[in-house]
Amino acid sequence: MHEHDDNRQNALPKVPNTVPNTLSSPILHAQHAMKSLDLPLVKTARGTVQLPGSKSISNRILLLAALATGNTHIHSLLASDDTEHMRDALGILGVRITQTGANDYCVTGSQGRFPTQSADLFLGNAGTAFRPLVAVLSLMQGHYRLAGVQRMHERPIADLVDALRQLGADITYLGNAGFPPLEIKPVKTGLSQQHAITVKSDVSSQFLTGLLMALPLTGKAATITVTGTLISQPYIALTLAQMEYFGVRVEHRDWQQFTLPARQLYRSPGTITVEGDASSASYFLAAGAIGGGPVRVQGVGHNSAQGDVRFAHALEKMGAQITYGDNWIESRAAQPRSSNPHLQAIDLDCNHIPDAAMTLAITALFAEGVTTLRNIASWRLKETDRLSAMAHELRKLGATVEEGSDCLRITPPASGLTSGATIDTYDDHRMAMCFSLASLGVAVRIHDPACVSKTFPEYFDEFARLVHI
Ligand SMILES: O=C(O)C1=C[C@@H](OP(=O)(O)O)[C@@H](O)[C@H](O)C1
Ligand SMILES: C=C(OP(=O)(O)O)C(=O)O
Repeated sequence: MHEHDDNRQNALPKVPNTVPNTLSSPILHAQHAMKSLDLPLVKTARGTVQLPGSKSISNRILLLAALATGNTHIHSLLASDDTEHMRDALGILGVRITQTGANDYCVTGSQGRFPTQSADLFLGNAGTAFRPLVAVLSLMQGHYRLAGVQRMHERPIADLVDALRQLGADITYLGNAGFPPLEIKPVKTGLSQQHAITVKSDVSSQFLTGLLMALPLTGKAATITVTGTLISQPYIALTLAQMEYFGVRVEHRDWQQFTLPARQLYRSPGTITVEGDASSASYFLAAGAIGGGPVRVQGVGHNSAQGDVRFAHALEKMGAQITYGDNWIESRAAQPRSSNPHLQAIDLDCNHIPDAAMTLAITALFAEGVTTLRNIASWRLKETDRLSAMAHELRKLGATVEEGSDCLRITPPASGLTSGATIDTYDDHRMAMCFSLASLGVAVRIHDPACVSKTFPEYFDEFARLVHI
């Protein structure tokens, strides 16, 4: 196995460093290596942000390009921990990936079979790398071990393994049953000829995504039936859209049954540009709604393939003004910032936007009334138990928070946010990014700001450029 020191998880509160109370970008940058970051109270947010590439699209495209026939030129790939884990893993598997520009790569496809038939892979806490790679490697008839950070070893994978075992895959749990790390061995008698399988999809949609991406490798027709309720459905639509770019069409019946015709092989589309990350966009759009705006995010627009663009609809329901272009979205407060609070609470089923919904929890602090976010049980199984972490940290800012098994009810404090709170981030990039928005109401200290490197290493620099004291 590869050795990595990236083993942070659910970080316990740390002793904060004393850092200057400033938001000038170079100083923020210097603080990334520090244990905490002090954000002063800022009054407004205004400007334009060029979004980094989408994590979900980047990792899908890397894998599909690696499996395809031909060279794929990828532009605007996300540079972050999660995509680095995917790139490193594919490199170890013998796939040639050449960097051709700052965020541009050329991937030489391996025509459905990775050159390296035996490897140990370390995938950090990247669900979009771990789950699809387990599925693909299970059909490669090689010998592989896949591991991650401790938190990845606490994130369930049994539903995917159970589905792959229906195909005859030989997968062993190396630690606790149902969780990574895993070992995949070749199947001496060959994989099963039976290609009607079921997959339970109420814990993570990434299991179904992995199966969908892997099954064309068999060359046989296949049917996947979803059991349990499919969660995070827009990510499945995203998977099908990316597969189609690579020449593989999947029919589906109401997102419950998926049919893959025989002999569909992945073919490189030639050149592909990754859209900006819609989940990362949510922090800036919320900043525009809370801090007056206008804030424009560039890189995603009204016809984006990513489900999290629908975060903008939720902001609109809260009273923000949203405008769209082909490749941008802009938010602003409907009324002047001085007429606080200018946003209203919402009651929303957030199953379709599990990541961006976290941003709504912070936006709720600036809205009038009680915000209820429903159908978000999956939060408990992500980078940390996000339901409990979010409730705990929101209370530090004075909010009253009811934490249900799959929902959160947030009442902002009647007499303003509590100043000077130290926010723990639990090695969860989204906790750090979300809570930066609290600085539009009070000064806050963010512990371990560097955890944003999972999906957005430059986040605090971009945030600093946008907000004004
Ligand atoms: O397929 C994807 O790209 C993702 C699916 C979602 O996970 P779940 O399906 O586990 O909700 C989401 O939270 C994750 O950040 C990315
Ligand atoms: C849940 C997330 O990541 P992962 O892809 O590891 O599931 C996330 O980015 O919010």
